[in-house]
Amino acid sequence: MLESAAPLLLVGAGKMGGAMLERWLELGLPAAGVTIVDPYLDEGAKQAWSGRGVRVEAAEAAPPAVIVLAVKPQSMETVLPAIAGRAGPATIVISIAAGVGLGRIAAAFPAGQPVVRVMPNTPAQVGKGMSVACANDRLDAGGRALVDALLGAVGEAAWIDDEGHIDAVTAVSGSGPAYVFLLAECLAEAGRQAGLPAGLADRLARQTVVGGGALLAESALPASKLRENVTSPNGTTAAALAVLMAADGLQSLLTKAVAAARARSLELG
Ligand SMILES: NC(=O)C1=CN([C@@H]2O[C@H](COP(=O)(O)OP(=O)(O)OC[C@H]3O[C@@H](n4cnc5c(N)ncnc54)[C@H](O)[C@@H]3O)[C@@H](O)[C@H]2O)C=CC1
Ligand SMILES: O=C(O)[C@@H]1CCC=N1
Repeated sequence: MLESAAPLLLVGAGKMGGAMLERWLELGLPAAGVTIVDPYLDEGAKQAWSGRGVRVEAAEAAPPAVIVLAVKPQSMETVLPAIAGRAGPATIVISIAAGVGLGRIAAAFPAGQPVVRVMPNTPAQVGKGMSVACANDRLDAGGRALVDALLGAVGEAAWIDDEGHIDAVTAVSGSGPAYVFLLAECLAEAGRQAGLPAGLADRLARQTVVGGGALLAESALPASKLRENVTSPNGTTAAALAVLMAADGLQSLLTKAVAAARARSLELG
């Protein structure tokens, strides 16, 4: 099914767009059917993509099946009018930009353009992403299946009807990997402060996050039960959780963090 996404035009081959493209190419999107538009790519990146058979900054012979807009929200103002003319009536326009609404994207294209707003995350790079998609009413069943194939190639995909949820989605799963990496950083630092050598503390923290994530992925148990399985009555974990689960603990911090990210997503629109 990925072959049907070609020709594909990727606008912005940075961290997120580039990660998704990598995975799509690995899983069968034909490189010869991909064009990248990104005027700020450095020479090394341009050569790397060209070396894999992807066309960089070339004009298409025919309108693409899919355009993926993967530029910063702040670049959308200039990118949308510059790219709109490259779409055909059936081209599916996918935007992964935080904050930028379906209506604003659709308004840059002729009436009737199928437009999908997607919030992916960087674990897409290893096929473990979480993407949430929301489409306008011009996306037909075939188009939806094509978008599903693209998103399924980079991990799990969920569709929502209410675009109003996407700012909270962005705050939870779009930005979420950063919270997990911060947890690994903070756990390592706490280990150093408890007297462990730096390298050992890093290794313990990293593998604990990796192992916890893998157990979560493979187990049918809810996270709360997996947590309870670590926690002996009156033991060491219970002592730590009394701190983390206090009124001003992790829940309160994450609730504030997600609210801040959601508010920023709303501002970026
Ligand atoms: N990094 C992440 O974890 C996630 C990012 N996103 C969204 O993805 C989008 C891109 O973010 P990143 O990849 O992190 O940023 P990035 O800065 O790594 O990539 C943006 C790319 O757009 C290119 N670009 C800038 N102006 C352009 C133009 N006029 N035409 C074509 N290309 C242009 C830049 O050279 C760069 O390569 C943002 O809208 C962000 O909200 C969504 C989910 C997760
Ligand atoms: O930080 C950002 O704005 C983007 C959107 C979600 C993850 N990164």
